[in-house]
Amino acid sequence: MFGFDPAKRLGHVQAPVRVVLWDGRDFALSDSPSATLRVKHPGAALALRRPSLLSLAEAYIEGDIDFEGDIGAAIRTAEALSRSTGDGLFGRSGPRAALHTRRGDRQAIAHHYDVSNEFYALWLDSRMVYSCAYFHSESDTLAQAQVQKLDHICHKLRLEPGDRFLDVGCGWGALVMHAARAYGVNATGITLSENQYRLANERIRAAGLQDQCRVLLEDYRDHHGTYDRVASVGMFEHVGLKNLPTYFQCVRRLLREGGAFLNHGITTSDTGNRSLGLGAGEFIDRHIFPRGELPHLHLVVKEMSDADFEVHDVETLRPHYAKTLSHWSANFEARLAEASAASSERIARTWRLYLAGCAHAFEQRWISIHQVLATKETQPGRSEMPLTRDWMYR
Ligand SMILES: C[S@@+](CC[C@H](N)C(=O)[O-])C[C@H]1O[C@@H](n2cnc3c(N)ncnc32)[C@H](O)[C@@H]1O
Repeated sequence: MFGFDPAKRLGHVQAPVRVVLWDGRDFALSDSPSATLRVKHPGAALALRRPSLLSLAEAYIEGDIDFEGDIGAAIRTAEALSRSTGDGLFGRSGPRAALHTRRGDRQAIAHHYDVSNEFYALWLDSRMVYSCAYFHSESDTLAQAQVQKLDHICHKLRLEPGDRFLDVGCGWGALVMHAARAYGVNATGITLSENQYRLANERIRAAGLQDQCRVLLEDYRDHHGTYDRVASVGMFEHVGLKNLPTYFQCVRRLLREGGAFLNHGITTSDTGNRSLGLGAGEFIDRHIFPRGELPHLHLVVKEMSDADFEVHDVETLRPHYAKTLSHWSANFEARLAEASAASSERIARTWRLYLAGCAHAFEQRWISIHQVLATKETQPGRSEMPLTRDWMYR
């Protein structure tokens, strides 16, 4: 059928799985497979004709193929199959650089974040921090590592009681609440997600922090105010390459002279800023983060410098995000049935691939993550930054 025999196609691929076809044919792609990939009907074999991370993911999401066993093995298999086509890790064309309107961005955010709060609570830590954690040791729990990340950001920004602090893209409010409670700042967060906005404000009220802390439903382009310190954590991936100048100028406008800004976000390892190839970029764009785009670190530093920030410090957190995602993926695997009930089977299948796939992408160094610390200087001479970085690690 279809003039294509999957057994022949797969014959040359090395991967940690056993493939079982609809007609009972069964073959292992390595000596000790740790997962089973089931191709459920002849039509499903089409996903294997010219396999990519997108075609395989969509066949799994639609239930045309299935697997049993270790999700990591399934992801490694999907990569091996996609690479067997000879395609490269990054697309041939340049960066996508989509237009990012306020309306389009709001819809994209709703697609991802408004699945349901119960769904995210199943696999995030109890504060619902949805960004890379900071592990001091291999055995730290996810919850510990998330608080350590919040503190790492607050230390880098040298938060002081009474500081006016803004968190751009504040999620469910963990950082604004922590900064208000532990550092005594007056904290404002903005998000585009209605679900996050509602739950964050409920949590602020329940903690009695409403005089010190607020979360607004607002686009970063529409926010006004003057702040001593600004953080943006896991948000600028949504901004788009074309909009990076606007984004950094908006943040600069919100800072007082001498104020500090920490931008924490995912970067690509491709210096040409191209989207991921092998179908990975298309999978993320179509099913996970519509219109998300990743710059290389050099572009982040360039755009921040063009917006007249003085960049002081860059830290790579890539191993921390691989570990964070492994925790999220393990939590998700353990609560798959509940995740399906809190969303739909289709969404649960999609997120399952996304979490394990992103852990793999960070592990493999396809993507990375950087914290970039900068200040707004308008005069020549010394900034408010200490001479050494000792303060960061006290
Ligand atoms: C990955 S979440 C990170 C949340 C939070 N910073 C954390 O670490 O848990 C990205 C956040 O960016 C927000 N966001 C994305 N685009 C935005 C925009 N144009 N204006 C304001 N917030 C935005 C989303 O609503 C979401 O809260």
